[in-house]
Amino acid sequence: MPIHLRAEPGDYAPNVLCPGDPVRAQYIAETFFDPGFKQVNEVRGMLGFTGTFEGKPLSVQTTGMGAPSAGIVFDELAQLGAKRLVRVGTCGGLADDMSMGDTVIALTAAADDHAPRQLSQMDGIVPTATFSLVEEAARLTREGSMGKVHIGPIVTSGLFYEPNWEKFNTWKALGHLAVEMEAAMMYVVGAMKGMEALALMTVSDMIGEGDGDTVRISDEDMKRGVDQMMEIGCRVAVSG
Ligand SMILES: O=P(O)(O)O[C@H]1O[C@H](CO)[C@@H](O)[C@H]1O
Ligand SMILES: O=c1cc[nH]c(=O)[nH]1
Repeated sequence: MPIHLRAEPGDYAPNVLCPGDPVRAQYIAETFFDPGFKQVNEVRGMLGFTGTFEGKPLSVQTTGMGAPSAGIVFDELAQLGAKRLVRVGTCGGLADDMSMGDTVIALTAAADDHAPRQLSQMDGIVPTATFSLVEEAARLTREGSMGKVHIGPIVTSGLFYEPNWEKFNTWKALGHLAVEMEAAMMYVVGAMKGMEALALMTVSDMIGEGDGDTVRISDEDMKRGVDQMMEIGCRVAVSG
C-alpha cells in the first residue's frame, strides 16, 4: 500500500482521470461515472474514486497543485497498476484566439519547473503526450459539439505567482498555448513508468501581457468549460 494513496492494487482502474482539485474529482465521479462508484482515497483530502463510465472501469484521482505533489500521485498510481493517465485540469490561456472555457489538448509540456527535470535527470527533456491519445481526443472533438479546442504545446510552470511576468509573453511568442502546473510531470512519470498520458485543460483565466492584467473565469463559465472538457475526458480515458 503506497504512502499517500492508501489503496491496494485493484482498487484503481487501469485508466485514471487526474484533476488537481479534489472538488472537481468528486464532481466528475458524481456527474459522469455510472451509479455505484466508490471512494478509494481520502488521505490529505486527495480524493480518489473508482467506478465505471458507460460500463468501462475508470478512476479519478486528485493530484493537488504543482509537480512535487502530482509526481507523488502519478508514481503511486503506477505502483497501484495504472496504465493510462488523463489530466483534466485548468490552465491560463496565452493564445490570442482563445477564450475562457475553451479546451486545450497538450501535445508537449515544456518543463519550466525543476521537478520534472530532476526526475528525468535530463535538462533538455521534452515531456510529450501519448500520440494515440492525442489523435483520439482530436477525433472525439471533431465528432462532438463542444466549444473551441486548441491542440499544441503548453508550459508547465513551477510557480503560479511568477515574478518574471515577461516569461509568459516569451512562451506565447514561441507558440505555447497555455500555462499550468502538472502536465510535464505527468508526461515524464508516464514515460518512465510505462503509462500512457494526455493532459486536457479548461482555460480558467486569460494571461494578460502585464502582471495584474489576468482575467479570471466566472464560476458559471468554469462549470460550462469543465463540462465541455469532460465531453471528451472520460471517452479518451476509456478508449481503445
Ligand atoms: O485546476 P488544476 O487541475 O489544479 O490545474 C491548475 O490549477 C492550479 C493553479 O490554480 C494548478 O494545479 C494548475 O495546474
Ligand atoms: O497554473 C495555472 C492554472 C490556471 N491558470 C493559471 O494562470 N495558471
